[in-house]
Amino acid sequence: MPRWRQNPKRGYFMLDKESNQIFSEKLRTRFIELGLSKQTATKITKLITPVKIDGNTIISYCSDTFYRDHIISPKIDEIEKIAKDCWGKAYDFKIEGNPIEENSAVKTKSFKTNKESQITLFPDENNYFPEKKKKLKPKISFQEITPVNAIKEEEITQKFEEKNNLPINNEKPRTLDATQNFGTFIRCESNLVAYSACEAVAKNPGNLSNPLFIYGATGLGKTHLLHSVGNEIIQKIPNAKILYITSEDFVNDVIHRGIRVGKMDEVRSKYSACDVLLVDDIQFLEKKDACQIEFFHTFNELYQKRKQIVITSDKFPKDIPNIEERLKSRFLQGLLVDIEPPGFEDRVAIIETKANLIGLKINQEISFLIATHAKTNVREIQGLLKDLLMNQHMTGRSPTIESVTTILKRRFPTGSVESTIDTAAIQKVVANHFQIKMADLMGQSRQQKFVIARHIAMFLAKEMIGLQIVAIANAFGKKDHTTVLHAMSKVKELLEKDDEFRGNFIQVKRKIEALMQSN
Ligand SMILES: Nc1ncnc2c1ncn2[C@@H]1O[C@H](COP(=O)(O)OP(=O)(O)OP(=O)(O)O)[C@@H](O)[C@H]1O
Repeated sequence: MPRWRQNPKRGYFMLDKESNQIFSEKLRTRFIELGLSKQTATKITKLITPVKIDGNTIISYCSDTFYRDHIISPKIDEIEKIAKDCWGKAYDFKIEGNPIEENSAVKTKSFKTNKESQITLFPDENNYFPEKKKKLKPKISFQEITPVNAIKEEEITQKFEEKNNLPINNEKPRTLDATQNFGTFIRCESNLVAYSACEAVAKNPGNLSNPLFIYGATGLGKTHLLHSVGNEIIQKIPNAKILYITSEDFVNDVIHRGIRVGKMDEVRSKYSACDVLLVDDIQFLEKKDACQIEFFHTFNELYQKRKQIVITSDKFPKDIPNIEERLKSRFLQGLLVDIEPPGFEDRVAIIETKANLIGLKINQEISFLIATHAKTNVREIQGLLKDLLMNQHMTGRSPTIESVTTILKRRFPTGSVESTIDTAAIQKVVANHFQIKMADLMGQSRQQKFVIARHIAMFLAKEMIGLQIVAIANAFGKKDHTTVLHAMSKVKELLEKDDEFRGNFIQVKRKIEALMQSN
């Protein structure tokens, strides 16, 4: 049973520290098992610390509406299961906004003018508040969905640069890539938080999370999500002015057109007139002091006008070197979401979906083999599938284990193809996890603990390294492969209905994945 004590100031009952710690730790572990990154799991756990109990309902306050509505609410069932697990009784779990913060927000709001409180999604140019006395008239047209105008403008700049003997900025303005949209983005646990954040921002730009800062290693889909936000908004609001740039484009604009050509006003107008600014790879602003100052002002202006800003980076804001602190703190004030490298199951899903899209015929054994080796990012997976497709065209045959292994060896020449884990490694991890001897795992005993461990090991040998049923039977010293088939169906059945079994299964799988990553 949870222990509660009365909060003398607020009058309601609070969970005591120890009960809270146990509950939080279990929650965090469960969220990690469900595939959330450690950082996100910790954040969510903190956000939903229970604050009071009302009959059978445990209530927590979470003022972050994005996390509350999109990440935590869909997991209420899991949270209630953990509560039951902790305290042996079924509780309802309810997440409410923090009344204290909401009250103060109401108070703060009441100081604002009527005009401010009527702010709409994309205020019309004349409605900007409150600093918008002098209306900026952009002399240039947006590239948004009218690239023709943008190219004309580019030609004019180029002529000017030629005439004045200045280095020419040949960069063409960027356009949104219509193929990179939410529909073509493969959702998996490792990118779910970032995906949901982008979807929420695209539904309600400028109002929910500003700026939205997406960070993560290369090739994991940050740019894809950025385009998806732009494409989604343009679908709903066709005249929205969406500017998609990389931070290098910004540097080019400021240095070439602003400083060299002396048209800084135009550069400022271009940025201040947009409704949505999508900036890719902000880390390339490092060490460019003048550009950082300019970006700081652009950011502030757009932010004050409640224009949506979405930024991507390969690092968490605080870890980007040589970027002004005040810029970092602006980035930190919004919603920060990370994308992690996909886990084994996610990689299999990505491989199968992408292969299907390009007309590459691969069976599950091949997708498991690829997923075992292409571990770092989606770009790497795409490259590999393109190689296989080329091979399929040239030979007229679908990929086989042998042809895929050859291509894998070419792409991963460091010998990692051979050094991947085998059934023995899986057996060892399973035996360690259940704290049983290898002999018991491999033996004939029908003791439940041994049988469960054996079934899991067999199942994972198939799922994670794509071993054939007969090969698994051999590896476990079984003459009859129907034992393996029975293990497969038993595991599937227990995964559906037995929480403890599922917990053990997920933990073992994570341990094997970690081993694969380290190989
Ligand atoms: N979840 C996904 N679903 C579908 N395609 C994806 C996914 N993640 C990445 N991709 C694809 O992988 C490729 C690389 O992704 P993207 O360019 O968005 O990565 P990035 O994180 O921006 O990398 P970088 O930091 O190097 O710019 C793109 O072709 C993208 O469409």
